[in-house]
Amino acid sequence: MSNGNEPSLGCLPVHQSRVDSAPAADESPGNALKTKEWEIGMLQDEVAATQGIRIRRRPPSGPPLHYVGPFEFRLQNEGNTPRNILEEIVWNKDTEVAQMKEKQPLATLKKYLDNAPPTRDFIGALKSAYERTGVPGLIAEVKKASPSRGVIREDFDPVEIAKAYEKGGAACLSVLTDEKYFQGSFKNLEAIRSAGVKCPLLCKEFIIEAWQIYYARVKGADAILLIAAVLPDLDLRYMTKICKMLGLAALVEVHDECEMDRVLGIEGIELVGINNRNLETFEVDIANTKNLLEGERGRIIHEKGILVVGESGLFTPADIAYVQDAGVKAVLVGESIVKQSDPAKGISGLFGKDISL
Ligand SMILES: O=P(O)(O)OC[C@@H](O)[C@@H](O)c1c[nH]c2ccccc12
Repeated sequence: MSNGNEPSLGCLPVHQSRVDSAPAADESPGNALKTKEWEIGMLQDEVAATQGIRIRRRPPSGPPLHYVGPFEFRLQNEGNTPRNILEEIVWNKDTEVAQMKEKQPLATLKKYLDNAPPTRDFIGALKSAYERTGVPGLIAEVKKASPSRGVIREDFDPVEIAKAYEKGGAACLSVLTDEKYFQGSFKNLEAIRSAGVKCPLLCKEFIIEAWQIYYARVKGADAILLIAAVLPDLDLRYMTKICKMLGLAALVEVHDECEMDRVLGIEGIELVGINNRNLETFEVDIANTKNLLEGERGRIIHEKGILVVGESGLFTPADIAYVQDAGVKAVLVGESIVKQSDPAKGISGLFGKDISL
């Protein structure tokens, strides 16, 4: 580690690399704010790293060009290249959210909230589906494409798919809203909500800022996703509180033991998703759900009354039975049902029976 005086091997002090290329420092208030935001981002990454979070919130070597902090170093080799797809998505989201926020600041969103229709009970819908059918409650995902699979469904009509899912017995729906990597949109979410679909809706987004939670609520979400691989404990605590305040459910997603243990240490989390897909490598293994529910962890989850959702890579009735045996009472499924010409039939195929009755 560098003490700030000696650059460590492979590093260049930022001000040194800037000397030849940077324009004169811009002292305007707007730029000062951007610099401050960048500094806070760097601190967030440091805190996150102590919690085992590998995803960095922002490019490490990219302070605004006018930045003149003496102790910052630009990594020569790593530069501004994200280390994996999740990191790339998060870096892109950071820029996207900054632009969206400029158009609709929080104060504006809060005004819309006064007229927003009430939220529907996401967790309640999953529990009653489980009780009614004896199989895990289904969160059916309206998903056109993904970075790992490319386009999953060409003739994609989100409202039609949502209605077919509801008819097929889905308890809740998940609507991808990320445009760049999943070809989703908030328009889809709004359209499904206003088409009169009664299933509660999960806004499937990469949330890195509280502003996005308000935005999701305004656009008709009943639940949002919080990814533990991206969000440090403090964010998870703060964001789950905001959700409660707004009447939204928070699905907190984990992929490994470390993330599960962090989440189990946070009060007030009621819904945990175990993603069988590693968002850094795309590897899928449904045994992940089983592994994370074994032993002490399973006991704590039971004690706390947390509802667990098995996520990703579920294709057959045997897959559903496997995660149900492991202890999940809900599943989140996209690919296997969205690619069927009739997604309602896709659902009965997935469960090996009609769950709409
Ligand atoms: O299409 P699948 O393999 O059935 O997976 C659905 C869902 O679990 C997956 O889309 C997902 C789980 N967590 C995410 C986080 C972001 C984007 C997508 C996801």
